[in-house]
Amino acid sequence: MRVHEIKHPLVQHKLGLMRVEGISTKGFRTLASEVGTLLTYEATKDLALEDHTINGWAGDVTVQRLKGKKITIVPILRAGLGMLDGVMELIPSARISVVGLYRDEETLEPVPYFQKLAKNMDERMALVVDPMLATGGSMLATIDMLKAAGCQNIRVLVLVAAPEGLKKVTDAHPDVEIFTASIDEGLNDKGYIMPGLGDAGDKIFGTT
Ligand SMILES: O=P(O)(O)OC[C@H]1O[C@H](OP(=O)(O)OP(=O)(O)O)[C@H](O)[C@@H]1O
Ligand SMILES: O=c1cc[nH]c(=O)[nH]1
Ligand SMILES: [Mg+2]
Repeated sequence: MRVHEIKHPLVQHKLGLMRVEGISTKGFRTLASEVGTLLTYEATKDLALEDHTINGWAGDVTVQRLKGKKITIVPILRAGLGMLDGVMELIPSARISVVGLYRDEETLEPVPYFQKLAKNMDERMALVVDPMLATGGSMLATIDMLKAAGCQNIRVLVLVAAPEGLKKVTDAHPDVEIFTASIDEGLNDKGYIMPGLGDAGDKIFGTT
């Protein structure tokens, strides 16, 4: 299964609070981060572990640790930054790879403006974070960028996704796993997700 709609009660409750008209910037930020944490928990359930012997309080003990190079979190500017702290709560030593893209509001096409990726992308799992997956153009461009850098293990965390965008991303990249708090009804004529959250970037940055 490539698209996971997380039905956990805490996720659904918090997402419901985010949809309330007139929510404060602080309230929206806090909830975006908290849902980011919960989606991270779900998206990392099957990470590979390896045995590792440490010097414990009563002598040697074999424990487990995450296998492989450190995960890289990939926030898509700007709005992805609103989930970053929440993801880092659970993966505090992750490397951060920043991708800057905005969606041209006339054409709805993604316009790239920044890219600074971690080293050794071919050896890392990437966790891409953005609150909104609408037409899917921004996510598609980001995944293309990560794959061009050699990344082969990509998971996506979004608060809300539109079916149209999910289809576009999964058709182009069937290997990518997507975790979302909600698959909403669809896009309106301006490319906004309905019922959605409105403009997530503006709500996180207080720029309405
Ligand atoms: O699926 P798409 O149709 O590409 O739309 C989704 C993108 O739009 C929003 O960003 P926006 O372009 O508003 O930039 P911002 O985060 O700087 O506000 C959102 O955070 C996604 O990145
Ligand atoms: O509904 C949408 C679509 C794109 N970007 C947003 O912030 N919200
Ligand atoms: Mg925006």
